[in-house]
Amino acid sequence: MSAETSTPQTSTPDAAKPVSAPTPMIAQFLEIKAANSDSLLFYRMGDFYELFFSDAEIASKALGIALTKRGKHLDQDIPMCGVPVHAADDYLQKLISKGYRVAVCEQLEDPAEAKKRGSKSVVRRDVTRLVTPATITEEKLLDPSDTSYLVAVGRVKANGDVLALAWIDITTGQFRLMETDARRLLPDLMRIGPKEIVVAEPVYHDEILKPSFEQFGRAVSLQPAVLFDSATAAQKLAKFYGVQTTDSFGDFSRAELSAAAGALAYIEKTQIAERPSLQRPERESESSLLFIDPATRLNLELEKTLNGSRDGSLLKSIDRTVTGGGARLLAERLRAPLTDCGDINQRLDAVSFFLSEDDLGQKLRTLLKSMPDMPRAISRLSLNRGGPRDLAAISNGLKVTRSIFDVLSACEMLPQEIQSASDNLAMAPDDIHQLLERALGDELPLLKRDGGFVANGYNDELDEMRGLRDQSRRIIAELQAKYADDTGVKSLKIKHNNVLGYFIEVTALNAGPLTQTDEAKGKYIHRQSLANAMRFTTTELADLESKIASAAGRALAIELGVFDQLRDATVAEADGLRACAQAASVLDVTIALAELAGGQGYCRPIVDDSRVFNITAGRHPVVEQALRKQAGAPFVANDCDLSPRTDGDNEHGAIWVLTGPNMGGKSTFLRQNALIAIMAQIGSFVPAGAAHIGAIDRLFSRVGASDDLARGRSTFMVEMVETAAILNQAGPNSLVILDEIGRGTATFDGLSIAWATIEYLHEQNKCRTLFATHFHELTALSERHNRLANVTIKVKEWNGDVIFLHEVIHGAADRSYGVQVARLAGLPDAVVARAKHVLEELETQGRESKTATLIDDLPLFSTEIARAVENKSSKPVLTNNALNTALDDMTPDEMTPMQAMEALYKLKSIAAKKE
Ligand SMILES: Nc1ncnc2c1ncn2[C@@H]1O[C@H](COP(=O)(O)OP(=O)(O)OP(=O)(O)O)[C@@H](O)[C@H]1O
Repeated sequence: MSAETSTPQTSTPDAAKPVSAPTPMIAQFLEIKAANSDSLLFYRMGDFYELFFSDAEIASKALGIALTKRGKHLDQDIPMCGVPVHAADDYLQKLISKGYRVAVCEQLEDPAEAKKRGSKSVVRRDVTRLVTPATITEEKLLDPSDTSYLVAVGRVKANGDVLALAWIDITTGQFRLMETDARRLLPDLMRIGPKEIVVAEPVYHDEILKPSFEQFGRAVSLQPAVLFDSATAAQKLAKFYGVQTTDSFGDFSRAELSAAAGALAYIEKTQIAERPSLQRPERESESSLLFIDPATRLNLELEKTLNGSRDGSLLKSIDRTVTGGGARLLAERLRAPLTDCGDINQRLDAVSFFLSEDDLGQKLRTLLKSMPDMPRAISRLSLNRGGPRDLAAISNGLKVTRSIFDVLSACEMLPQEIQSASDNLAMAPDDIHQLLERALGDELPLLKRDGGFVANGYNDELDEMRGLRDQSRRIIAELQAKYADDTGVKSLKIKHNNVLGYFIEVTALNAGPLTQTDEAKGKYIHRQSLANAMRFTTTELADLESKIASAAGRALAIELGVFDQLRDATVAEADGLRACAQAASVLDVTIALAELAGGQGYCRPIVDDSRVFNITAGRHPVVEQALRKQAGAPFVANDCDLSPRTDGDNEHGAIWVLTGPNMGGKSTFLRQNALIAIMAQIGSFVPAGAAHIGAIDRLFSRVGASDDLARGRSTFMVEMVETAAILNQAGPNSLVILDEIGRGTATFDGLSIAWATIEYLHEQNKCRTLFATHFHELTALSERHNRLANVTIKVKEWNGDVIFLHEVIHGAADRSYGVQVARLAGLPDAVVARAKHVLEELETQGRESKTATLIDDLPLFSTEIARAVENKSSKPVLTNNALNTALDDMTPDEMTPMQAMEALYKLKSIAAKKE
């Protein structure tokens, strides 16, 4: 069952009407479909998966394939469409990407078996697998560089609501758990980046939680609450892992256990008879990770740009990995930067090491390039979906990891991160490698049923059968030569097809010697006449054929048996194999970051427990690379220092108020500093001359404009909601990036909000902040707030044009050059000229003096806060009695719009008199 907004529902025909004597096959279809009503049913019929009724209509549209009919039901034609089994993967992928779930229903017996029960009996069929976004494992359907997490949400209502998440990637076996709460639910889900979320119905419908789930639309699947039962969860976990008790797994909370049970139950439900090999669940601690709120994650375009493309994202710009596992690990690190300086520096040490040991890095990188995706192969093997090439992936993977280990073992001193990777490689199950090397042939088919993958010499009986089969083939060739001689028909051929098996073929003109004499007729038994050819068999040929068939059949059966043994032996070593693969991924990411740092001229950041934020000559990692590609002017590096200024007894981060021209580079500057912080905390070098960052615990940004009309929020409302989240959550170790707060409303409202926001950040949040604005009036705040500094972006005016220098300098901008930018953008000359004129008028009215008055007249922020708190408790009182009386007289429900307007004018005039 999926959330109302999610999976398009499919249905059986007219459920209300009684089904009058459907054919046995349709009756079987309807029964299976009824049990899988929220999925499209792929009903296996021979070499096709057929879809019927509304499933057929939906699938034919979604897949662009022909809709036909097959028989009748309730006097109506039954719509039908089908996809060939060999191409089913492509169709599955299309359907899954469009939000459908698919139930794959297979034939569970040979049609011949069914016939034995009577001519009308149907082949036994049942659903063997539900295909959903997070449970696909086929190589073709997966993006090698993307994780495929299924998240289950657990809730326990004992002492207040406790929420927990369990997330599993069945394609790699990863399994993690953590507690969360209503406020963190969305950020945590965004961090994990699930392909699918399973949640109990009552939890989904909780008013506070629902908006978070709704963000994921069709990816949410509602499940019965019983799957998440925390009381039986530990038992379920123990059963899944085949252990008596889960005590050794760690001490999980009830909510975590509930989430884990939900995730496992869903996997069992979708995989039916098969069981994936999963790592034991590991707990993740929220305090060890940099908190990035959802808006920031999107706006900083970490993994995707705002329009959903990977090109232009930070990940794409910094990814130099060469393996699928490495790419996935880098993406995961980017989603979850660290806060612990020790861990961060350990990663940085490893990157520094490879930067100075370039030859070693290159040698390992060359090896890594041939590293297959072991975790995904293990996953397919454990789900009985693997083929010979998956076994080869394990074998080759172990070969590569062995070579990597040999290279690392020859190094004298390895940094800790690399040493532990090397230690994991040392534990590679070598016997599996030897077994697979011995067992597998050189050229491997994709599917095990095609046979031919077991090496000669591995299994004696197999060799014997193959010999027999190959010998028989030689005998066939000899037989053909003999028949050609006997009949004198040189063009006589012995051929094979699936219908006739082996047969002798001659052209119709040459058929005489095989048909004209009695002796010939007795020997060459006629099988088939075609327009130009005649086909025959002989007793000799038929005997030979059955020998060949049984040898080939026996050979295949032996190979399948060998496959199962190899698979079982491999899956039994899944943990060791995954540890090896993880070690290879760590190496890949580390060497890739060293390659990035070397190639792009990045520096190693100092990351410590201070509250310093001092970047010298920082650059935007994505814009810099884009400019380089365009071979235009290079990126202009800029400093940023938000390090603490002494404030009374404490030291708190500084605020930079950045004013400057449109198109000057304000947004770029803001984002680049946030990105530098993130890069430093994933353990990467950063695009700067030097960088010193006191580890940030929470990163907030309010950049870029977007509305959220689906949730009934205008652009300004979204801006305010995001700003509110920042002001409520940012603490002294946070970094806050705010771009043009207050621009979405009238000038003075906007200015007032921006003004109060800066003061609140300075006095209450006390965090390191970058604040870009076009309200130049705000620069006056630096006079009163000692940790606030004004910076601006330099421009040059030349012949009435503005030249952007993109250089951040201390000071305040006096103007925005908006009109000049508008001209550059191609606004009609008349509009530009008029705008210039209006601007001059406004400027002569002296806005600056107004601000000066403002700063003098406004009480200190702390006084305002005290007043706000006081006022919150007391009811607002209207002091104007005439207004009160007029208001009392009005009954808005009874008024027409016109009367309401008039009433408003009346109130205004009363108020004006009183003033
Ligand atoms: N430091 C820099 N060096 C070189 N080019 C830059 C730099 N910073 C920004 N740019 C270029 O200037 C363009 C405008 O930058 P940005 O969007 O950051 O300006 P802005 O000041 O935020 O503009 P607006 O106020 O109109 O939103 C960018 O597309 C980028 O290519």
